[in-house]
Amino acid sequence: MELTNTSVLNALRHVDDPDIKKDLVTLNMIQDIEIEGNKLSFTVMLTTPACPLKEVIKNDCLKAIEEHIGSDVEVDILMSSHVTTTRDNTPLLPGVKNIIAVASGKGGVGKSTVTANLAVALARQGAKVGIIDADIFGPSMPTMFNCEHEQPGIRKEGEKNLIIPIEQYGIKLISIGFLTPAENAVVWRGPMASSALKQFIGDTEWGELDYLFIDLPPGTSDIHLTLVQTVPVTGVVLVTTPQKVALADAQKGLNMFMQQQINVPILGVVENMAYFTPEELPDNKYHIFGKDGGKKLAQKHDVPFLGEIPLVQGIREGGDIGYPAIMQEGPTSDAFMQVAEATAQRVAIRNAEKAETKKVELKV
Ligand SMILES: Nc1ncnc2c1ncn2[C@@H]1O[C@H](COP(=O)(O)OP(=O)(O)OP(=O)(O)O)[C@@H](O)[C@H]1O
Repeated sequence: MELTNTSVLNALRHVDDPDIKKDLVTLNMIQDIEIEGNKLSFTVMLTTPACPLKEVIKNDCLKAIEEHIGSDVEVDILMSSHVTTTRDNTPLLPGVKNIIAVASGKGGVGKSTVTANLAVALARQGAKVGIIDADIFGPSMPTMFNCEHEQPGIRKEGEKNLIIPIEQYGIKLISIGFLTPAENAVVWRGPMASSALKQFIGDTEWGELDYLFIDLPPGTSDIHLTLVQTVPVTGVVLVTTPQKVALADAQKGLNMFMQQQINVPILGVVENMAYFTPEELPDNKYHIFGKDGGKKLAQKHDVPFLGEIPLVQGIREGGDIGYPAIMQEGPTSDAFMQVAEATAQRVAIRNAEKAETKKVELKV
């Protein structure tokens, strides 16, 4: 078959995006086709830089060109990405493509640890990422990002004072912990906490972001309601540990977001502290909190399971010194990277399949 733009597109119509289950040409993912003699180059525009199926898609493209055009074509494929969004013309957070709430039922299950590591993982893959630490009961992001003593700047824009987020490890970050010493955080209950969250959303200079994570307080609270009433949330990541008492609370968290009046898509469940593993013996796994609790919870509610993170001393140490574990190579960072990729993949699928989430209008 002759090598032309049309024959290339026809060949690539045989390659499906394995998640969205439509072909790459229909999805407008093939760009910049260039042909010179028997040399062909083109770009595949993925829906996230953290696409776990990058290699599968690339190989499928190579196979399709060989099968439908010929084996003598020299093919050079550039894998690039453009993160998708369903958000459109919203006055709040106009440059933010996806808002991901991270929730848990119980406290202390590692919600902030997972948020910090997922955010850094996606930034390392090339995404633009921010975090709002809305955990008023225990704002831990300043510690986890080693910026406890930093103060966000303020920029005047007309009548408005805009907060400038702190930047650390490529992440834009704002926390209730920057506004009040951690030991006073408990006074930020109720309306004050809600108005602080609104300020973080409405009066902060976020610029362009692919993913903005919101680290919520544990359980279900006014802050959760404020969030879903203020902006359309793309989806929720629910973090749980595998034991029965944590799962019972996690279920309440899921129910809150899934109930009809709120109806925020669940991107999936992360099982943290899934098993203990000594760093020097990574093949030894001890299921001290039980096995597969998070996976079973996801199955029961028919929501995706995003993966498991082991209980490892280095994760706690990384949190305490403000150097997220994902930044050190090894099985722990691989586990976080897999969960980050699964989350980004779920965002892309959600954006392909569902319309923008509706902001919640609750009548009281
Ligand atoms: N997989 C893990 N392995 C080892 N330690 C962990 C792991 N996940 C979290 N931790 C540690 O457990 C503690 C609690 O974690 P974290 O603050 O992330 O929980 P949380 O659910 O956000 O808590 P909160 O209820 O305050 O919101 C921290 O010291 C953290 O470093």
